[in-house]
Amino acid sequence: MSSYQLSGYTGLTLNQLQVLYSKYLVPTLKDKAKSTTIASAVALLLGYLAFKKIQEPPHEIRHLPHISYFTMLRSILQGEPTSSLSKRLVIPIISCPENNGLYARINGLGWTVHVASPEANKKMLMRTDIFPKSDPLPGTDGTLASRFLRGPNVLLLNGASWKTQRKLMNPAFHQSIPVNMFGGLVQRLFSVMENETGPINVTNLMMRWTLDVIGQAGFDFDFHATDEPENEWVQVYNSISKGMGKPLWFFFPVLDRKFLWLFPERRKSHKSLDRFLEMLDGVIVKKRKALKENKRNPSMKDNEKDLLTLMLEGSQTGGAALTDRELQSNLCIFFFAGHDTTANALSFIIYFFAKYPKIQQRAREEAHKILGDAPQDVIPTVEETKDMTYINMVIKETLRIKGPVTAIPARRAAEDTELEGVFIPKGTLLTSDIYNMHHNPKIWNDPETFDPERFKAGGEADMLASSGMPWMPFGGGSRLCIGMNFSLAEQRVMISMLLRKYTWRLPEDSIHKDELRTNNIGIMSAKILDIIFEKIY
Ligand code: HEM
Repeated sequence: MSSYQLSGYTGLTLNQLQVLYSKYLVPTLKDKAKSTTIASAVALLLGYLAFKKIQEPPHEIRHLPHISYFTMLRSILQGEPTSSLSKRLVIPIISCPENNGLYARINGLGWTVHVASPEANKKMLMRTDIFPKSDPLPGTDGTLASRFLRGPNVLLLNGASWKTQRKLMNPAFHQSIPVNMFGGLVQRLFSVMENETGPINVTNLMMRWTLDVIGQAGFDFDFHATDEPENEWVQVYNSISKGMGKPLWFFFPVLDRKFLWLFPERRKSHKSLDRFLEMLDGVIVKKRKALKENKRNPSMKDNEKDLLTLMLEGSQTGGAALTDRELQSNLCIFFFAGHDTTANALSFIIYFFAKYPKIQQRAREEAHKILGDAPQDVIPTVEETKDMTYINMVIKETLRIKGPVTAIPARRAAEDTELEGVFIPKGTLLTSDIYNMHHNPKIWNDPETFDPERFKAGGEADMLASSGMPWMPFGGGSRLCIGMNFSLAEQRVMISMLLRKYTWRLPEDSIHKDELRTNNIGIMSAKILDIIFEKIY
């Protein structure tokens, strides 16, 4: 607090004001009563200045419309859903005729400029030199989240080291569309669903299913989370993932480093992470050895190989290579970036199909047309997933209206610059506000309506594309999500197979009857989404 610059109000720092007050003012007051009155007045003034200082953005970005600190704080403490915050506070700002899609609000890292304009997002995401990524967890070395996320990986690096890694990984992600693996895991899911009676908690089931997918696709490891949710490795992973999501440790990182002895549960999470990292090390060493000894499976198609194998094979032919530490850190990132995101996207699609039975039926007809309507499971080929035009439109509209990533990790302006004619001083934190751009009535017609037709060829989305980046659930520019095609294929396989096997609906007493209710810290997820499934075959 004492280091706050109050130059916007007084030109003095709080420290200087305190020194003036205690050194010069108080000693001159002989009368005690007078002294108390003035002391109270000065204390009040200091309090007011400090309050104003927190309440408003720093003066460098005070020219932007903003949501005040305490309004945001109240919203966070009340657990206000993203959709409500958007309708209540953000859309009224950015839908004003004179607003250009930029506003400021407080985030985990501090005051941040939210960019909700297609043009400004395009500029920001294309100019990675001016808008590099900012460290999302400064000063948190040794904490659980930092140990898991803050290694030398493609999500967090900047500049030349990021470019080198991305170049090494692009071919692996380009090749990896393991439809047979996805399909085999959907069949595993079906056998679990067979044994369920009554509504199924889809939020939980999708989290388990995508964990199996990322384990197998990432490094050929089977968690068996779908069919054995209590098994050892699922517990290990859940202990890390749940541990990272708890806000207490984010706000008080020192507890996570120096006071672990007070928290047995937290110590367990750290031990789980030790085991998980050791397991990854072991897998990397084994894979390298197998590759050296040329122990390949000749019948395995390239698109079905796991990402670790593809990255190692790529480095054998391409010269540069990732170190073991870089591979380990990136595998962690594939879990972080690719697990909850796709799980929640799938839950949301299943919800919208349940809410709109006609859309569900039309999508099923497309699945029948492409995969046939014989009463048996059919795993689509890569080509067949590309023919799923209508299913793809539903996936895209779901990602518009409820994209799991509501805002990208923060950038920090490396120099004085501008966006949409608005001055952005060096050092400013910025983010692409995906959710609010997708819900801005100045950009999308009737944005609260779920309408896959927006994404038909030549439809609204195509018309908007020339304006910059109006639809960006996977980010954009050179840092576009590297797992986008992987995730879209994963969704198409799962959804087309599910549509052929089941019809589904919301229970009468569903908490989501009127509107999808979501949790709002981090990745957006549905609150327990129970769905009633009925078998077709
Ligand atoms: C519905 C699913 C997904 C969504 C909505 C999503 C969203 C995003 C977004 C918005 C970004 C951009 C972040 C930024 O600009 O800072 C991103 C980056 C990234 N995503 Fe995804 N993602 C999904 C699935 C996946 C999957 C399945 C993987 C991996 C298997 C993955 C791996 C990554 C990585 C490594 C990056 C960093 C890329 C870079 O900075 O070069 N994502 N994702």
